Amino acid sequence: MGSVARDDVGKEERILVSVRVRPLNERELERSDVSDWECISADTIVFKNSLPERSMFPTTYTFDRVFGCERNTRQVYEEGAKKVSLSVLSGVNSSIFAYGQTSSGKTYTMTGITKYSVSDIYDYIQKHEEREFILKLSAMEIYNEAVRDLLSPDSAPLRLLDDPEKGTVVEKLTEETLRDQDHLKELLSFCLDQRQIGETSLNEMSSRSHQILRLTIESSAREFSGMGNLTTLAATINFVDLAGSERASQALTAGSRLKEGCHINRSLLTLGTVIRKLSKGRNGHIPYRDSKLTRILQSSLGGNAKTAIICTMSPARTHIEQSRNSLLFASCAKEVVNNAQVNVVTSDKALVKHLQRELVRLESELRCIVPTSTSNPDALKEKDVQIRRMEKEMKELMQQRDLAQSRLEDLLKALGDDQGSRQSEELSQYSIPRAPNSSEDTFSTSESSQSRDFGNAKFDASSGTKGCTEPHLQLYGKTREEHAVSFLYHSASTTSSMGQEEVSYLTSHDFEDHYKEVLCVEMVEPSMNIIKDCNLLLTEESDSLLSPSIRAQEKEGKGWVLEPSPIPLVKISSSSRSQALARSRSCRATITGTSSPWFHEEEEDADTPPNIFLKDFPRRPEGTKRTHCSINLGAESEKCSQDVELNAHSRDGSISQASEQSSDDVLKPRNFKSSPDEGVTNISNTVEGLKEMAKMQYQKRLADGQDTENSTNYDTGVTVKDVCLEPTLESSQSPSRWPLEFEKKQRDIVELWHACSVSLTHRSYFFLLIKGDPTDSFYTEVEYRRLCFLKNSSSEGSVDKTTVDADQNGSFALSLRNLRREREKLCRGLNRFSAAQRVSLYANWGIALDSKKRRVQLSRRVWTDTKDMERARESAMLVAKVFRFLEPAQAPKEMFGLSFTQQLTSRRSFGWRR
Ligand SMILES: Nc1ncnc2c1ncn2[C@@H]1O[C@H](COP(=O)(O)OP(=O)(O)OP(=O)(O)O)[C@@H](O)[C@H]1O
Repeated sequence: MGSVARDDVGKEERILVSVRVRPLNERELERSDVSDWECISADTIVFKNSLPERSMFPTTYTFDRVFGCERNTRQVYEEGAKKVSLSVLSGVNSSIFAYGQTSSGKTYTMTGITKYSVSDIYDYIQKHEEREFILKLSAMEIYNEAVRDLLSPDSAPLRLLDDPEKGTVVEKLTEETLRDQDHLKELLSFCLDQRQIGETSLNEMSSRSHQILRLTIESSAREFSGMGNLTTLAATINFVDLAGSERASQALTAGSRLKEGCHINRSLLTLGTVIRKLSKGRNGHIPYRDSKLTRILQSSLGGNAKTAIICTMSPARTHIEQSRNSLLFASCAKEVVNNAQVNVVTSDKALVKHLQRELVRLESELRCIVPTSTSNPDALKEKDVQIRRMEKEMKELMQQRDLAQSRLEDLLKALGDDQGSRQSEELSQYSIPRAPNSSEDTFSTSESSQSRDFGNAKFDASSGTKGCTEPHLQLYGKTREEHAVSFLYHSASTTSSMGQEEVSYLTSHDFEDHYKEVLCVEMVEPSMNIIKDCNLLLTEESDSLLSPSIRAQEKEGKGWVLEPSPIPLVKISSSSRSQALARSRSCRATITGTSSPWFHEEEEDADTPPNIFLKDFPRRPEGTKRTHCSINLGAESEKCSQDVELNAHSRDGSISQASEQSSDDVLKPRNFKSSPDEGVTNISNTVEGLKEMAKMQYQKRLADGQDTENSTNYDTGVTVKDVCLEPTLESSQSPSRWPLEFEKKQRDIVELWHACSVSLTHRSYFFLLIKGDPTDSFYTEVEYRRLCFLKNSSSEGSVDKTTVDADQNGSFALSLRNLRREREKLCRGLNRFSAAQRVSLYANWGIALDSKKRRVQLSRRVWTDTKDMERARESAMLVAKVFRFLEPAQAPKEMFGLSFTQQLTSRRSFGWRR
């Protein structure tokens, strides 16, 4: 027991690379081939014969281990694979590859490694009766770039599907639950029979396909089984026997053998490229998608898995080129860093309980923040800090909820027809519209393979265990049943009785029987820049700037068409199928990064087959409630609340309606920078301004002696409002009226942007993000008011001169100047488009192709038509394209600083850091 490898998991870890040299075989001996290689120590192999023509090649190679021909497979396993292999018992994904030239001994080695691993795994299981184990096997081969199920007699090729969270999954892949070791052996021999074997001049029994045997192991403490708080470790191990690289001339292949050889070499080439690129760090595009092999094994290559590679080689001089190639491959592989995590599955009940506890804790912490001496500035400051911390934690909690929400949709889909009745109806109000499946690469829950659903959480390595004991969980922003979290959150925020009611509702359903959460455990914070490799690429969307059809698609509400990184989402992601527990680091990039090339054409790899899946902007489903607290900005609006959510609670945790108050003086923040032209960065100023307004309001109330117990608890003026009310209903009275209202507000805002010379960047971000969801009412309202305020302050001089920055007028001048610069930049940026694209753009924007300075004309037209919303949309898209905005997931509405909705950032490490 002990820790699950705080020592050996939880940090970046290099791939374990060994080289095995087989003895000269009969054919080689017959033709008096000589052995050129010698293992001179446990980790070094040298080229013995210094042929003059070879002098430019290195003669000495060092790896983690080298095995000469006198070493047997047991030794190879013990020293070169065992550690990696058995980590699967600790909930860590692992993979063992055999790589090498044809006839170099890959199958020979891998068969032994699999046998010894399985035997050790069953040994372990026998010795740990306190835990219950479930083992499952799936097996596939990739033959001529087609994936086949080796556990099924049906040889129809299987599709690969991309799941944003689980990565690449093989559709309809059989997964057999194992009864015992004999059953496993039986299945393995069945696989062997199924595998494509052919004779070449180098190997009578040459494997013509890549074989992946995948064993999934789940384990949980028997002590807790049936108690509802079950936590399970779940991980997979892949035994990968690659097809051998070969030279047609040497292998004397022709016809179908030759074709096989081409496919084999091509996928091995991709594997080599992936390894080579990874060995140089994770910068740039990694072409996982260029072959099925690398797609399927992506997480084992620089991702969430421990990996061992055994390179096999023949010592014969005739194979020197191939042997060197293998050694070069091994040398690159040595540099590749993985980041394995412990994958923990928790039952819904356990998850719910945990979340409930967290919510209660947060609530009680909030209650403790009683303003004892509001006149004491130090106390106020301290409370301010406390509140901000609270805000952060609450926000994280809400992020959990939103993530859960997205998971719920999967769940609903899975429940689909079976449980389409009442339960579905009740839950569906929380579901998020899902992107339609568009291609083979689009993940379809209902059709996908037979394994179980998992979610994620974060694992506290310090209390992890070696072997398979229950780890101490630290949930990280992850839950599957959004409604559970949502209910919990609401309930914890309001009344505990309601919470219990909702929890019992949840548990009364049999979700736990069907679904589990894999808590993908992060052992350490990754130190690498997880941002770089994110390849969330807008595919057709780039062209949609030019193409009306894509605009139409956008219009139809399909959202943005994004191409996910070939690298799947990571870390905290909820992975539902067993093998998909792995996450690659670059996906985390997708999540947390700030430099993801949303429209970054340059990073697209033309060779990589596109894999499009449709993804909506993060949206809150209609009808879901949002928990929020608010700042009262004043009583200007009759129908829309002016609440700015700051995620604070009243000190007694109760709902308290912000008192309406005359706002004139509230709208006079001392430091409110009203310059509208500073683009997105200025938004934080705006928000600061809004907070400042609230603060002033509060201070005024203090001065007026109006500070009542119920009205506020926060020195920055947060007036605690109903933490459970649906903001939309509150702000717009009726949800049905909201779309119309939004449309009108949007038009007004577009006019005001123009009038206030607001930055193009800001306009575009706002326009693209705020699309009229019910929860957007806040953003819309605040933006509208902000702009009105700016407009008034500039044109009418209505703002109190003592409270507005002295350089107000200067600010507006600056706005204009900056706007001009932005247009110039836009004009330059249009160079990014190809000539053909530009022509299409000009045509679309009504610019004569024979006119002069067309780019200047275009840049001047962008965001000038304030009446035509379609034009506004095109403007936004064009700016987004040229300025390379963040992709939507990374450009949450919170960028407007108001924190109304949760950033659907990622499956990554936001969470419950205490
Ligand atoms: N270390 C070894 N000791 C003894 N014999 C070996 C060793 N490695 C391989 N062989 C023998 O060499 C032959 C080829 O091995 P194997 O089929 O494993 O090669 P391979 O790399 O998988 O080839 P291919 O890529 O063509 O499938 C087999 O007959 C095998 O028994």
